[in-house]
Amino acid sequence: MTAIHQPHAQAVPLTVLTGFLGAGKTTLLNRILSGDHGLRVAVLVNDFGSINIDAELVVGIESGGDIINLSNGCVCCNVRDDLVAAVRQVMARPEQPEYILLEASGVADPSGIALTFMGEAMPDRIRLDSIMCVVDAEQIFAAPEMMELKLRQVAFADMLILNKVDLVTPGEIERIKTWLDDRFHRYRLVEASHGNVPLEILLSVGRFDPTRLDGATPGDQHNHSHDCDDPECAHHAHDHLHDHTEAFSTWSYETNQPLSLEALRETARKLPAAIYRAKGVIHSSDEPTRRAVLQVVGKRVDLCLEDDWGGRTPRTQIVIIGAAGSIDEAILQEQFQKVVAPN
Ligand SMILES: Nc1nc2c(ncn2[C@@H]2O[C@H](COP(=O)(O)OP(=O)(O)OP(=O)(O)O)[C@@H](O)[C@H]2O)c(=O)[nH]1
Repeated sequence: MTAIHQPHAQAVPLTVLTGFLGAGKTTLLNRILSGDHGLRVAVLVNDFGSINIDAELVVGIESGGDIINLSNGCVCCNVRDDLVAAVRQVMARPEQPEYILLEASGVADPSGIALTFMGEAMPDRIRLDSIMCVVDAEQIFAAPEMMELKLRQVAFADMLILNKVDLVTPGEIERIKTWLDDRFHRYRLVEASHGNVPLEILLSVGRFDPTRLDGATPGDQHNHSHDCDDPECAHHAHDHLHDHTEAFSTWSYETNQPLSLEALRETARKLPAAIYRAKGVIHSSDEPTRRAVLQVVGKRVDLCLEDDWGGRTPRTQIVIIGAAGSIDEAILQEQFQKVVAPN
């Protein structure tokens, strides 16, 4: 049985949103934040890439809430300390949050996050309420080389949100459920489109089940080698992939020069299959006063115009995440440079 760090009776609940790259975590987060919950919410967003695009895409936080960016790594392992520091930081605020939402990176293994919240370093006024895994109904079987991670994201979740059901047929939904039934004995699942899930089944549900951490099968763990210097490794439930982020490569592109949206769309369509995700805010020549947002999930490309830049200097920032070794920086740099609109 996993040792449990006992939270304070009046502890602030925290929900973790997990799920593979592009599944719809930020969309769900925005749904929650725009919902009628009346809570002062602190938001922690973790992007694996060096630029936190998610922080740009999260809707305005109402009633004195706050957003903290954790970029350039994954909160389940290599930026774990930053996660602890961020939670301490929000808890030290004079106006403490009434709820905390953590959007993990799409490459995160939730078991590492859960262990962090159960560790001594975490303030005892935090209570892990639940881990929600967003599953992309359209892409669940894509990138089979990432299936082990996707399965771990499901296995350690207290509830699954089968998102993007608008993109698949009822038959495909049944196939996914049958596939899950074959692999998991018990799981809760709710179907959703654009993260449209009732708040009451997401917040303050008290579903976090630490016994899931004991259920990890030895087959899906990495080789826990002697040179591991992570003090957490003494923990018997610590069997998530160390440095699993090494399975991914990331690259980012930034420019102040305006881009042609059509050329960008074409370039995004032609990205190699081993690139799982691209996203960014775009300064375009088509509509220089408005932000465009680029979203690429697998082969699906979405490019739309959003709000005005406001007081900010228009600037393009794009992050790309793919399988390790799939990113040829020189080629990508050349391709994206061609997207710069002619003067
Ligand atoms: N058609 C459809 N598109 C969706 C749905 N949910 C999200 N999307 C789109 O999917 C893309 C990725 O959504 P995000 O919410 O950014 O996904 P994410 O899981 O936060 O992505 P990462 O943080 O990069 O892992 C965006 O273009 C969303 O608009 C859905 O239910 N249906």
